[in-house]
Amino acid sequence: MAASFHPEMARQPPAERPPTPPNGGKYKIAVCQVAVTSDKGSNIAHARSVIEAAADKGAQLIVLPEMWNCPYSNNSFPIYAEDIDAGFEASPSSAMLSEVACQKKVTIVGGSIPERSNGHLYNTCCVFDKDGHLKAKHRKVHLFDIDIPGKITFKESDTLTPGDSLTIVDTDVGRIGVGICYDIRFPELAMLYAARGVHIICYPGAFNMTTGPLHWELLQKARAVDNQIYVATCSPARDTSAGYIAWGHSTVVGPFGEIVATTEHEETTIIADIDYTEIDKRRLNMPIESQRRGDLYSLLDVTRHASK
Ligand SMILES: O=C(O)CCC(=O)C(=O)O
Repeated sequence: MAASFHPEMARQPPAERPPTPPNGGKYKIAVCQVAVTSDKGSNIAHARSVIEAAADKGAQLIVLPEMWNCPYSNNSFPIYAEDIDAGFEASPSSAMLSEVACQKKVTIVGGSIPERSNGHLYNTCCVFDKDGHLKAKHRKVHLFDIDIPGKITFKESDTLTPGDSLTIVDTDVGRIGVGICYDIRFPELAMLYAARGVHIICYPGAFNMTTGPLHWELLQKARAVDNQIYVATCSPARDTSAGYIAWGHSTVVGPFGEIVATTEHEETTIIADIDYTEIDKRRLNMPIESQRRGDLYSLLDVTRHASK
């Protein structure tokens, strides 16, 4: 779903209310902090077994990390890229996710993989419903181009093209908004998702050893508490021999900014209960949405200043 941000969207109820989620809005989410190697075939097989195990433990919504089928590097992206639109034969990673979603009857926010499309590469997250249908594809909108001298320099735009649309998808486990890693730094995206009735934003991500300790949890809590929604992040497990060392610490945050579940940096799957009635409760307790002073400020002003 392509959408542009306008402050009115943040102040008004969403044009279309999310369908009432089944099962009273109560689900089990699994965040799979998998170890990633340079062997794509084994990454796919491993992710499959981790998803199966999570489903067997009752998870209904399963989230994978950013770039779970390949090392996180500009050299790897073109080599590991798959043409998702060309069908599952051309995309073994998507084929596996579709199959296992259908086999286990779970919704999968499939982390991200490098996608090749029309001569471009994207950092792309596929969402599958419990019948294995590809419901949405989110191409990372904000590319990770940073330079902190002596600490970390990365320029995704050397190989990747940014996506140009936002992703909101209605599933059996509620209305999900998708962002990938650096996308979490842009509050407007989360605010727009919340204004459109999203229950949970899933951010597959791979923060690093410089920004991870300071910003990872802070940003998740900020997105959750500002918007009174659930936020789930999923990182690869840390591999200290990798060129890019992921911070780990995959987490689920609730609509009051509370940590519902989290972990350290090793490979693990966290399984947590989420309950969307908490969203209504928090909004009733603290009705910030209706208390916003749109007469004094708007995000449109912010973006206008930024582009000067
Ligand atoms: O924002 C950060 O500090 C890390 C972002 C990142 O690693 C990514 O977008 O892949």
